[in-house]
Amino acid sequence: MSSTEAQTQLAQEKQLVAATAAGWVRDGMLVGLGTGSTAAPFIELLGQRVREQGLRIQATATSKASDELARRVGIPMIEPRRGLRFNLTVDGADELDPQLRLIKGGGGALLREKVIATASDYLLIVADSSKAVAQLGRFPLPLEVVPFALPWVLDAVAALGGAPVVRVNKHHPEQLAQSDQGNLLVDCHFEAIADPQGLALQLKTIPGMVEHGLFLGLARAAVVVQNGAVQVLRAGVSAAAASGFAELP
Ligand SMILES: O=C[C@H](O)[C@H](O)[C@H](O)COP(=O)(O)O
Repeated sequence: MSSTEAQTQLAQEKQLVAATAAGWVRDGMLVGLGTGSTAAPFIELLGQRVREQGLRIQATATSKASDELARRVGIPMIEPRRGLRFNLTVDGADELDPQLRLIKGGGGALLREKVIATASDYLLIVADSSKAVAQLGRFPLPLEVVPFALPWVLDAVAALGGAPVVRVNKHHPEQLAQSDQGNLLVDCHFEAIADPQGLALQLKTIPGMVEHGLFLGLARAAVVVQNGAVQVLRAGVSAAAASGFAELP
């Protein structure tokens, strides 16, 4: 398969999992909207349901880009407020392992994504067939870092064995990439993360490291493509055993 064909196939898979997830949303829900190339078709399809089927929902997005897209497709948006909890958040992932532990932040939205995921009763991941891995870490682990702290964060991450690379702006490579909060992004090349929980605890001790892209114990289910078919995975449950759609609580 050529690389163009592979990209086309992944784009089709993103549409498929996005459509499946859009079918999970019900009237009256407060919905968290993820970020990235898999969350985007979900937002578009959800907007279509709002416009064409009169689906009544309210949503908050995990990035400025997703917020703009959601408003454009007609989803009613609400601002963060105390006590706000989301019935369902749908988001992408850069890697997911069999326990549905995730690496996220390839698009730089990890901080808001973790805030919304933590404020959600149900985090549903949507992912094409390239995302499932046996062990996390091949995808570089993103960190959001306060600019002043950058040199010391780089030292600390290097000491943990995760060769750090400061992310550049993909449209302006002479500039550093910035998160929606104006912070910097550092991609840490661990290659294999044997103990995600231990690493997460160590990263949290680094001053100026605002958030890391390890999402542990947050995802309740994932809609993925495996062997050419859409599958629903749940933490610790095989695809075969999880056949059918996990019911929302
Ligand atoms: O910061 C971005 C997010 O964590 C994305 O959800 C993640 O990078 C996956 O994005 P995509 O669906 O484009 O692969």
